[in-house]
Amino acid sequence: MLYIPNSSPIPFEEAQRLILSAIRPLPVITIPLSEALGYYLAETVRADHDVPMFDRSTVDGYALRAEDVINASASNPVKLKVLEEIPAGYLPQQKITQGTASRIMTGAPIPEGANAVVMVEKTENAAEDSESVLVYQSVKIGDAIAKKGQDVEEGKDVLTQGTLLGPIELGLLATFGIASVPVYAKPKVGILSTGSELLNVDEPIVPGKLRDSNGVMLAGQVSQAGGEPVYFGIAPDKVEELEKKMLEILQQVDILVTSGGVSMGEYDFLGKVFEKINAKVIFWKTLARPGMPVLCGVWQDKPIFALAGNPASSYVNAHLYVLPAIRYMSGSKDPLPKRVTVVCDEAIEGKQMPHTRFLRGLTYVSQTGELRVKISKKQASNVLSSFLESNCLVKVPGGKGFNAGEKAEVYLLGAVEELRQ
Ligand SMILES: Nc1nc2c(c(=O)[nH]1)N[C@H]1C(S)=C(S)[C@@H](COP(=O)(O)OP(=O)(O)OC[C@H]3O[C@@H](n4cnc5c(N)ncnc54)[C@H](O)[C@@H]3O)O[C@H]1N2
Ligand code: MOO
Ligand SMILES: [Mg+2]
Repeated sequence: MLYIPNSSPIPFEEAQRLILSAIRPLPVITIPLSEALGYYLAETVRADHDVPMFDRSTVDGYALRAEDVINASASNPVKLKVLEEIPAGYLPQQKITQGTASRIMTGAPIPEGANAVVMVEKTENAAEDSESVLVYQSVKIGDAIAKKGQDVEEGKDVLTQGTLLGPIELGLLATFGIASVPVYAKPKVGILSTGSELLNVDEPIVPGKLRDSNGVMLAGQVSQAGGEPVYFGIAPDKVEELEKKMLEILQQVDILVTSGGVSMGEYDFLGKVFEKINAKVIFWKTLARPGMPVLCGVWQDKPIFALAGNPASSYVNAHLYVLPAIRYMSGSKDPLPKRVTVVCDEAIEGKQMPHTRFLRGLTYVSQTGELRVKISKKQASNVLSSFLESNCLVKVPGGKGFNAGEKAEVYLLGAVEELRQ
């Protein structure tokens, strides 16, 4: 008997909001800096010293007093006495006074008394006097000096809690000696494909059946969002087996994602299973296509996403609902998918239905530098291959269409760097 959860279709934005309000970030763990790429920082890091820690030279040259070389030029070199050599990593021993300079390397501390550095290319050793240098260029006070605190000032926040750690962030943490980093744990995401018609990827094809393509696709999406996917194979359309398998998986993961079995068919049992395992339904069905019949709930604080089985529906459901949940549980403060506004190349017809449509499209940078979008040819929920020529989902609100040249909002599926054609 078909079981219909007590829930009516809701707008997809409402679905996203309900999910995020039902879950929490995972506990904080401390991990080595070298393993922290892709994690979200759990504590704000404050600068406990200036960077640079001292005024330092930005070139290889001579530290001097700008006033001593005010009249220096190619035809009128100024001769200065060289006091010492200051390599990076060493402290100067001598004070610069009128008529003197010290040879200095990039990154070395500026000696007391100096207020500028002239590049070595603008100087020459005095032929008759190895302890002197000829300066062929005037410099201004402050030239070629990186001031203490120029990069980061002591006491300022370097990185705030909730920041995603990329290569730059890791570099800054290293600068401040943070060898162990407090981050939020990453969710383990169980993936279960449901459907008695499904074959394992390595099985020979059988008439009427098809291979499970959702499993590996969803695992890929989970990985890209920073979650840890665990594939639990295929379960047939049988309530008891689904119930047993899902409870087993839920003991081991933070999030459970299934695909298939959420619509109106005689063998669509996910709603029934939610009831059997005592999962609380957050919503069933959204006013958005593809993926309209998606069912979402929580079991002992763990979210369960029962995605619509059609491959394009599963993909879009995961992008809109599962990946934001992964990012939120991983500590992100901005977990929703990235959107940009683009100009439509051609008209998009309006449809008389309340559903928002997410159309596959190709966003590209035009020759005039404008972000534009072309709609892909095939949009059916069972078609996966048209994503190959797409890099975004164009949001078409219910009942609305777009004229050519009108602006639309798109959800990016690839990096913005890849949009140039
Ligand atoms: N009477 C109605 N029928 C349908 C409705 C409806 O409102 N009333 N909704 C349609 C919509 S929209 C969608 S989307 C699908 C959702 O179907 P289910 O979530 O119940 O998924 P299944 O019936 O199990 O499978 C649908 C389709 O997808 C294929 N599939 C499933 N799992 C996989 C997998 N892991 N890998 C590859 N392909 C898979 C499955 O074989 C079916 O062809 O319902 C419509 N029907
Ligand atoms: O909502 Mo279904 O995913 O259109 O085909
Ligand atoms: Mg079905």
